[in-house]
Amino acid sequence: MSSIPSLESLHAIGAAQQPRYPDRARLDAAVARLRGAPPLVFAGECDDLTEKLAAVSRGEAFLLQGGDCAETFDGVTADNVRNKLRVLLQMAVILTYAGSVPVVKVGRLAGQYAKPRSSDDETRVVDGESVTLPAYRGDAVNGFDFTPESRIPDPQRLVEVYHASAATLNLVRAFVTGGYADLRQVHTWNTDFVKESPVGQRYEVMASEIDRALSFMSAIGADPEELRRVDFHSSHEALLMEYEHAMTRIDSRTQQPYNVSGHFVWIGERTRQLDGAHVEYFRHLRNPIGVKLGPTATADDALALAAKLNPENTPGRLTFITRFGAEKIRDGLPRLVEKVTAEGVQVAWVCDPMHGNTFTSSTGYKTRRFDDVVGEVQGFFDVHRALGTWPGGILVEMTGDDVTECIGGGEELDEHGLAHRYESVVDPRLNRVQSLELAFLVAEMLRAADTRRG
Ligand SMILES: O=C[C@H](O)[C@H](O)COP(=O)(O)O
Ligand SMILES: C=C(OP(=O)(O)O)C(=O)O
Repeated sequence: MSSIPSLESLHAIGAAQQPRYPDRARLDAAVARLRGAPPLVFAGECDDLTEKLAAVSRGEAFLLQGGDCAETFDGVTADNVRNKLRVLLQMAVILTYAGSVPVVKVGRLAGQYAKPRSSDDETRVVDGESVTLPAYRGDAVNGFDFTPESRIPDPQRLVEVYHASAATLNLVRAFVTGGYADLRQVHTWNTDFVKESPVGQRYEVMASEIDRALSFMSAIGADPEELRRVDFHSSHEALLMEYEHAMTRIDSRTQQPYNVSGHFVWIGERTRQLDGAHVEYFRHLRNPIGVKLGPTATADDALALAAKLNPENTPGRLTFITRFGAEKIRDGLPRLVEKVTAEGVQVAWVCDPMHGNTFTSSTGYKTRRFDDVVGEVQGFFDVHRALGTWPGGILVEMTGDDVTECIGGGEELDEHGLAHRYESVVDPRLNRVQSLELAFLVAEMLRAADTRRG
């Protein structure tokens, strides 16, 4: 397990969902730049997250993982990063306080720039004519603008991903250790449009209770350091072989390979082939890793992936992120969980309630219903409760802004409202109000799950 397969050998296997770069020399130059770039994360931090995810797999903690579907270079601004972090902190407090469970906090950020697509092409009507161009594959690959030039894969973008991720992570680290994430700030995270909403007011009540508890602790002389900062980790789908391979290094402490572009990396639903290049690459890493499992995944697929990716059955090393869709989860998930559990495989189970619930609205927007998102999470909790296993966490696509991308929620956004502020470049995200609403609902589910565990 201590070597990294060569990039050539991975490409020889045939990696799915890779861009076709027209200029090999430019690609080689970008990869060389990345190979010489300092790590974005440290191996010891990855090990720390593995420990935390081991607690999730034992049923002692809950994972909150969230962020944009696709980060963009334009989105690397102080406001954007702070807003996203703020709603994640709010969600984490809701889950911890109302759900009474330790929460492992992981951002889907500082690296989430590459997207697998269903189709290689996109067709639009431009000036009355049908035009087909290569699909947008994330800012890591090509431009979102619908022009032939913009859609050409540009390897220099890989270097830009590195710098954008470094800037984001730097700011996040400053926020989480420099006072912004201090629990005494619990009220100040609840500002602007959210504060007046019903969920914002519910949050205010909870924040006041937390304030009282903090004052009590302070009065009795207890002032733990843990209240002043939070542990926060980064994650992304490790999709592009050139980037991920160049950011894989041998850790000087352990002589083991780590992907140093993010703490947690996952394999997507479209690239989890057992004999594929992604699985081959991931099996060498020592980071905590995830694999998406959609409705076509069989229990034997899950077992074979676990055997290959985590042969030592190390707790916390492997997370299965299921994304069946609200309609299919109650039928599809039990067979996976039953067999994996019966075989003694150590895994954290996490629910992605987004990717099985996407559809195109009558107004032409890619969207999701808030009720389907909640329905899938509820199905996830119900299945685990019935099997006596632990619903270990959620992975959500969300933003800290007031966007209009998912239908429903307390603000009752409908199909016609989507046009108002639809900003995602790929899949629809929960806005801040919807994210907080989801957190309160999941906290209730967690409380019910905990009561049943006794
Ligand atoms: O975010 C996930 C995928 O990249 C996305 O769902 C693919 O979307 P597409 O079906 O529009 O290509
Ligand atoms: C592409 C994604 O999901 P999936 O692989 O489950 O489709 C994603 O999470 O961005």
